[in-house]
Amino acid sequence: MSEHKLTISLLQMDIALGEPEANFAKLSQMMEEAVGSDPKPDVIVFPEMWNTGYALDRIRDIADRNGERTAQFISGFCRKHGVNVVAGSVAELDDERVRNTIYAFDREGNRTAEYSKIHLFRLMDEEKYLHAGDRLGLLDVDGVPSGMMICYDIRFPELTRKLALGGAKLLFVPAEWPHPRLHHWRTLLTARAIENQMYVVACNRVGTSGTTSFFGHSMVIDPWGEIIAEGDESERILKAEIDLSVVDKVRSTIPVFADRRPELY
Ligand SMILES: O=C(O)CCC(=O)C(=O)O
Repeated sequence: MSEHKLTISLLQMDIALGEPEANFAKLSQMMEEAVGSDPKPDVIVFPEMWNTGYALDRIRDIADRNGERTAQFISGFCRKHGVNVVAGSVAELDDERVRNTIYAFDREGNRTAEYSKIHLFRLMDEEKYLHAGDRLGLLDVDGVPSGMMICYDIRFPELTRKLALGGAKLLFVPAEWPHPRLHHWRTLLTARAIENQMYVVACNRVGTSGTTSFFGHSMVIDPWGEIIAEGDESERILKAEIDLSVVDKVRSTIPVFADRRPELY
């Protein structure tokens, strides 16, 4: 059982509604701060829809066309600093459709994976403006099989289980999860970690958009369900070291995956 550790920085940022310029500038500052810290992170994670926020009524005008601006912005940074980035999610427009998409980049700046949110959140009218993804989000981070999902997706345990069965030991969850559902956020993330015996790294935004306020509380949870880092409601960078050998230890202590009875359910 080899020890494999990763240091992860979560950029728990405020997001200016419908203002990509301001958001790119803010993110750039926070990314520089993250790589300037000691120890330098192996992976940096951003929140959901950090380029635009939920400016859905004008999302087609401000979404990133084919994710090109995001790729240009992040790729050079990864190469320069030798860091992996799970670039939260951005509103991204192809020829016709806007999707809520995570792009992931490796230390050489290659775009290695992408995932578009598959469960659109009706309470925030996402289904009226966004197009749902239709593929799972699996990726490799420095040799660690990992999964990606976005915000509301954590309410669907089948999705996390599928990623775990696909090999994921680490789950990234960018989010814009608002008050008053802090209890749901903490409980669901913790349950996903315990039932799948995996690390969960969830990066939520802070600040207010219109009447909706976002509580942060970004979290890193270990495969035993212990919260090893949790943010408060302020804009900040949260940092944690994870040890992937713990996944194997927990999975061999309580062999949930071997004990499943999928033929019955
Ligand atoms: O499920 C929830 O309570 C929040 C989900 C959400 O805000 C989102 O998916 O953007």
